[in-house]
Amino acid sequence: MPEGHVLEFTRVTKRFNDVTAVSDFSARVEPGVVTAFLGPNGAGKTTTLRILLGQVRPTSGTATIGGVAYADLRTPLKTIGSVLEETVYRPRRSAARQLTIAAKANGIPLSRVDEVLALVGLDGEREGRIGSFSLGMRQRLSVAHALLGDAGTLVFDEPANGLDPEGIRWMRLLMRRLADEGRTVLVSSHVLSEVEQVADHVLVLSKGQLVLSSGIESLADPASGSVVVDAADRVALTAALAEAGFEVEVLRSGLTVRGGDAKTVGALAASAGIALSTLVQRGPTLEDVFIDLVRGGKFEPRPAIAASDDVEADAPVEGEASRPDADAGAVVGAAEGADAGADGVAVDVATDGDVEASLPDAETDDVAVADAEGEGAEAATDVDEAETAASPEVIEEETSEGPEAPDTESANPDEDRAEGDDETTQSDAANDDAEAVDGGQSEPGPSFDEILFGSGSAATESSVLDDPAGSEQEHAGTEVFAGLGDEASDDDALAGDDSASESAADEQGEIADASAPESDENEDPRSAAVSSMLAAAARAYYEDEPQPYPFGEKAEGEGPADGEHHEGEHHHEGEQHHDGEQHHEGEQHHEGEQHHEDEHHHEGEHHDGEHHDGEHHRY
Ligand SMILES: Nc1ncnc2c1ncn2[C@@H]1O[C@H](COP(=O)(O)OP(=O)(O)OP(=O)(O)O)[C@@H](O)[C@H]1O
Repeated sequence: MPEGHVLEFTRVTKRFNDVTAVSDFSARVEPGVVTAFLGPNGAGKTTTLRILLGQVRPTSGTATIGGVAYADLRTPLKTIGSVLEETVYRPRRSAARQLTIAAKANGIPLSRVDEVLALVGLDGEREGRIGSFSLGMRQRLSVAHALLGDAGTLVFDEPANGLDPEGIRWMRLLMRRLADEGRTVLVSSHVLSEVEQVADHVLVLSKGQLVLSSGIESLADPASGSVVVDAADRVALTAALAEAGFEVEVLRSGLTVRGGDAKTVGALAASAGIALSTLVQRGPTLEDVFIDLVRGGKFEPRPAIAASDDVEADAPVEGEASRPDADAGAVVGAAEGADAGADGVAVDVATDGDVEASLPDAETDDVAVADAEGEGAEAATDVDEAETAASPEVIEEETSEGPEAPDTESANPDEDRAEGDDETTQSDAANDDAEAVDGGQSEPGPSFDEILFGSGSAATESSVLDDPAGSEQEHAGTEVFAGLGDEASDDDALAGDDSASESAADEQGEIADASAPESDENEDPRSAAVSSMLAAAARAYYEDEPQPYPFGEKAEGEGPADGEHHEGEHHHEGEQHHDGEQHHEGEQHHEGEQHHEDEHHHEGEHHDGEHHDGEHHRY
C-alpha cells in the first residue's frame, strides 16, 4: 500500500497581476488523515493546489510533495493523483481510452484502467465517449485518473461538484478510505458540510491567507455549539430569547440559538412560562467556530477527544445533525452575540447556502489573465484524439471570466439534514436563573460570509491558540492565523509588474522550483493525525460502502510512495491530470498542466468548463 507523503507549503505567494491569490501561505499536510482545505470562492484554494501540482508557478515560496517539487517527480501520477475543478477532456475519447493513454504515459499497467473504472462506477461506460458524460460521470472519471497510479497522495479540488448525493457520499467514503490506508488526502471545498463529515484536519484560507489550522476534534466543543429549541408558541419563545439577547435563527425544525447552552435556554423558557417541545444541544459546526473566532476569539480549541472510539458516540450524530438547515428561515434576533467583540454585521449566519450566496462578487473581477491561450487550446480540442496528446482535459474556449462562474452544484446533499435530531429533550428545567445570557447589549456579530471574506471587520491579529491539552496528536493543534479581514497584506503585493511574472511563469521547467522544502519558520500548523469525531462518523458509513476498493498490488514496478525518482519519466510528462503526457504536447492550455499554466488553466477551465458545461462552481 503506498504511503502518503507530507505536503509542505512554505511561504507560498501567488500574484496574478494585481490580484494576490495566495499570500504567504505555509502549511503542512500529513499523511493518514483527510485534510480539508476550506475557504470561500476565490480564497485561493485552487491556485494553491495548482502550485502544488506544478501547474502554476508561485511568485515566491515552495510547495513540495514528500520534500520534492512536483516538477521533479519522475512519475508524478504514481506519486500524487489529483482531481481538479472543471477538468476538461477530449470529448471524443472514450473513458477507457483516456485512462489508457495516461497509463501508458506513466508506465502503469493497463490492467489498472479497468480497475479504476470499476472503482469509480464507470465500468459500464468503458467505451462511452467522454463528451456524452454527465458532469458527475466526468468527475468520476477524474477520480479514476487520479487513482490510476495508486499514488500515496491524492488531491481533490471541490470533488463534490457534479455529484449527486450518493456520489458525494461515495466520494467521502473514498477519501476516508484513502486516508485510512495511510495516504495523504487533501480536499478543498467551500461547502462546509462536506468537510465536516470527513475531515480530520482543517486548513481555512481566506483571501489567500491561512487563517486557521486545526484538528476537527479540537473544534468539536459541544459547549460552543448552539441549541435547537422549539415550542408550540414559537413567537413567544422567539421573543423571549431575543429579549434575553440571544441570537436566534428560525429554522424549519425549530429555533437555533447561538451563544447559550441548553440549560440556560431551558431555564429562560421556563421562567417565561413557555413549554418547550424541543431542546437539543448541538455541537458546533465550522460556522459556529468561525463566528466564534471572530467574535473576540472566543473559540478555544477543545482538548482533542481522543481516539476514534469514544468519539464515535457523540460526534457522528452531532456532526450531521448539527448542520443548520439551509437557512430556511429568517434570522431573527440577531442581537447580541455573546461578546460583542465584533462589529456589527448581520447575523444570519449561515449555512452553506449563505456562504455560497455571498461569494458572488468577491473576486470576480480580477480575473485578468492570460491571453490568447485559450483559443489555441481549443482548437486542439477536437483535433485531438490522437492520443498524441494525452491531455485529458480539453475544453473549448476560454472566456474570460474564469473565476466567477456560477456554481452549479452547490448541491449540498446535506442541506436539509438539519437538525433531524430533534429528539426533543424536553427540558423542564426548573432552573429559573436563566441568566439571560450575557447581556443584551451586544451588537450583532459578523456573518460567516463576512468572516471569511473579511469584508467587515473582524479578525483579530493572528492569534495562535494554544493547543488543547493532549492535543499533540498530530492534527490536533489548532492555530488561528492572521486576521481574516486584513486585506492589507494582499495589497502590498499587488505589483503591477507581475504580469511579467505571469508570462514568465511559463518557463515550464521551473514551475515549482524544485527547491527543497525550505524550512519554513514557524508556521507549521498542524500536528498530528487523529481521527476526529466526524471522521468517525464517516467511518461508520464506510462500513456500508458497497464498492470494493481494488487497489492493491498491481502495478509492477511502480513504487508508490516516494514517488520521486523512480522511473524515468520526467515531470514534464504532465501526468497531472489525466494523461500524464508531457506538457510539451499541445494540450497545455487545455489541460492546464503546462507552463503557461497559471493563467491558462484557470482560464481554460473556468471558461471552458463552466460556460460550456455549466459545471462551475464559481460565482
Ligand atoms: N489565471 C488567473 N489569472 C488571474 N487571476 C486569477 C487566476 N486564477 C485565479 N485568479 C484569481 O485568484 C483568486 C483565487 O482564485 P482561486 O481559483 O485560487 O480561488 P478558490 O479558492 O479556488 O475559489 P473557488 O472556490 O471558487 O474555486 C481569485 O481572485 C481569482 O480571480
